[in-house]
Amino acid sequence: MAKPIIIGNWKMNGLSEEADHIVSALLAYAEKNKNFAPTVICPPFTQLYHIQKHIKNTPYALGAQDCHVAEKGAYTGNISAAMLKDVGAKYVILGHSERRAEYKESNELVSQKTIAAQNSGLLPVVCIGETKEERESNQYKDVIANQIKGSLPEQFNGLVAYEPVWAIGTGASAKNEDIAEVISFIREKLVAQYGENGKKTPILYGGSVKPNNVKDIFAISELGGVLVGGVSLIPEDFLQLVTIAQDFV
Ligand SMILES: O=C(CO)COP(=O)(O)O
Repeated sequence: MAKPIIIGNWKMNGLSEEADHIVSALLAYAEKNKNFAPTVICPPFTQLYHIQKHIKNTPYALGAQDCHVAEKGAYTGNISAAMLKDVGAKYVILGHSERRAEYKESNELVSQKTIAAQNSGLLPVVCIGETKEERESNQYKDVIANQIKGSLPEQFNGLVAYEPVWAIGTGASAKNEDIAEVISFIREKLVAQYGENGKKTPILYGGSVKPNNVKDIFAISELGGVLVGGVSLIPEDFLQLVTIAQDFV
């Protein structure tokens, strides 16, 4: 396996001053450490262009947090995958549980966005994961199976992020055995859906990942990396994750 990938999802955070502070710390790290684990930052749309100018030709890659299904047109307030590609993004997070909840994004819509992202040359990071109620009523495998079937298009070239909703932003990540169980379940489903290609899709975990739990999380079999929220805004902590990822191959 390759080194785990670390993707920082800033969510709706990062005014200019904060963004500059984080990016300066990342750049200082990259000056001292060459060839570290793949690291992606996904700031809000408003910072993409500015940040790309700073991280160009560094080991960091840029990602966005959503895109529209259409390439362009009369969609006031929206951003297309082509626009993200145009400002230098390589990745786009799609179907995050916060969007699924707030905007009622369906699996079908997430699948269409995934196709749009792929058509524009972006790597989609498709988020799936069950709610607390779905876990407690033991429905989580059905929910995850449905999300995989419905949110991933017929041809899929991207990453899958397992983010149990109940572990996001709570400070308490899921237990390692629970993560491990779901990661191998997702792998089974991907292989059933895509054959050989399904073996290659990186599967990430997200939900209260921190410097003090990431080592155990990286050790989970088949885990391709982590999707990090809160800690991605604290450069010292985020960079600790990057350093710890170095030890894994
Ligand atoms: O939602 C997440 C990343 O997309 C996880 O957020 P936290 O790391 O803050 O729990």
